[in-house]
Formats: sequence, C-alpha cells, structure tokens
Amino acid sequence: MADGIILLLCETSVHCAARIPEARAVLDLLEDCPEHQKKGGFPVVVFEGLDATGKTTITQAVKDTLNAVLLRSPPPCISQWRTIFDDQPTPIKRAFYAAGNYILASEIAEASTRAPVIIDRYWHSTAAYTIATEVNGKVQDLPPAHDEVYQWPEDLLKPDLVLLLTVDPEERVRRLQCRGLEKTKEEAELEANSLFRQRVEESYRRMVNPACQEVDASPSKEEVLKTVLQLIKKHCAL
Ligand SMILES: Nc1ncnc2c1ncn2[C@@H]1O[C@H](COP(=O)(O)OP(=O)(O)OP(=O)(O)O)[C@@H](O)[C@H]1O
Ligand SMILES: Nc1ccn([C@@H]2O[C@H](COP(=O)(O)O)[C@@H](O)[C@H]2O)c(=O)n1
Repeated sequence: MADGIILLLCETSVHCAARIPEARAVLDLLEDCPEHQKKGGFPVVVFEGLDATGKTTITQAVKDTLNAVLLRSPPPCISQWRTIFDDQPTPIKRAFYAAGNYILASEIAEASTRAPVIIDRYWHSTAAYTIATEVNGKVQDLPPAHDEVYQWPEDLLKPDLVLLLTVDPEERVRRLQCRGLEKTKEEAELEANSLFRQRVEESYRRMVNPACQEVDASPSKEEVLKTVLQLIKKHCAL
C-alpha cells in the first residue's frame, strides 16, 4: 500500500511539480518515515465518523481524562497544504490523505511509548471517503462486504481500538450549525447527498482488521464520554 502511495506521489511530483510543488514536500516527509512502524506499550484508540458527530469534542475529553496524547490525521506537518490537495483531482487528493496516515504512524509509534494515544481520524476515514466517492448510487452499489478494499493495509501501524461515532442526520445538521465553521465542498456534498452519507457510514461499518465499534454519539457529551471510557477500559489495558 505504501509503495502504491509513494508511486502515485512520485508521479505527481514528477509530472506536476511545477503545478503542485507541495507534493515533493509531502513525499520527502514520507520518505523520512521508517517503514513498518511499531506501536509502543500504551493503547492507541482512533475516533472516526462523519463531520460534526463529536470527534473533536470527545477526543479532547478522553485525552484530558486519560492524560493521553491527542493526534490527528492529516498530521500538522502537512496540514498547511491540505487546501491545495483538496482542490486537486480525486486520486491526488486521496493520495495526500493516505500519505498523511503513514506520516502519522511515525508520530503514533513514538507517542505510544510514553502515554495512551487518542487519534481524530486515521486510515478508516481515508478508505471510507475514497470508496464512497468512487462509487455512485446506493449502498447496495458499494463493493460487497469482505472485499479487500475494506482491509487495513498490512504495512500501516494498527490501532488497538477504533470507535465510530454516529448520530442521526437531523442531530448532525444541528451540530453542524452549532459548530459554525464554513463548510468544505465535501461537507456540503455530505449534507446535500444522503446517499453519499450512507455510503461513507456503510464503508466505515464494513472495514475490518480492525473493525469499527459503533458508538451512539447522540446523548449528551458527558454520557458519550462515559460510554467511550467504558469501551476503552474493556478493550485496552490501561
Ligand atoms: N454529545 C453532544 N451533544 C451535543 N452537542 C455536541 C455533542 N458533541 C459535540 N457537540 C457539538 O457539535 C458540534 C460538532 O462537534 P465536533 O466539532 O466535536 O465534531 P467533529 O466530529 O469533530 O466534526 P469535524 O469532523 O467536522 O471536525 C460542536 O458544536 C460541538 O460542541
Ligand atoms: N485520515 C483522513 C482524514 C481526513 N480525510 C478527509 O478529510 C475530511 C474531513 O476532515 P476533518 O478535518 O474535517 O475531520 C474527510 O471528509 C476526508 O475527506 C481523509 O480522507 N483521511
């Protein structure tokens, strides 16, 4: 998988260097990361879900409760180029996020030697949005469950637990309004296109090895935090 990303970014940097010089910078950072990163002794927990499901709120609260390190994908060292890649053709945009996960893996490897690690989005987001964008139409048109597109890449550091936050569409719209940030093109598409939304969520649900544990994030922040902490205690040695 990493080879494929490096190839795509190499092609990007060779053919489009004049147009996207940042591709070279991303590639340099990726090449600096040792391959096959290993997790430290502390648990690594990922939070996934559509926008405005509460990931930022909950990851911050879990970090504070567990004295954990909070990381996010794409990592800060490349996030300054995010808007540039978001405007590129889809394969280039997705390669940027995929590369970001491999760069993040180095940060996870280091941080998990000294504290629990909480992550706001990782591979499952990249995969779920890629699959849902590549396929048009209904959930039934997605690749079948157990297809290899839902597998975790063999060479990417695996988390111990992945929690998928879900809320019903009406509550998510309310939260988007409360959040008050300007919507990205993709967020506008998610809001307007319920089939796209369903394809993203179903793709998350089909991911395996590790699979996502779904958490109903509709209750209050305090209740969601309680549920999430119970799941972390159950599945991870703290
Ligand atoms: N359990 C909750 N109950 C009510 N409101 C909530 C809850 N969790 C989060 N919110 C509110 O919903 C809005 C979106 O939450 P948040 O930014 O945490 O979502 P997010 O999943 O990180 O979104 P994005 O992916 O777009 O960054 C915020 O205004 C937040 O205060
Ligand atoms: N690992 C990731 C992380 C993000 N994405 C893309 O970014 C969009 C949302 O990011 P937020 O910062 O607003 O949470 C998401 O919709 C994906 O398109 C990704 O692909 N992989």
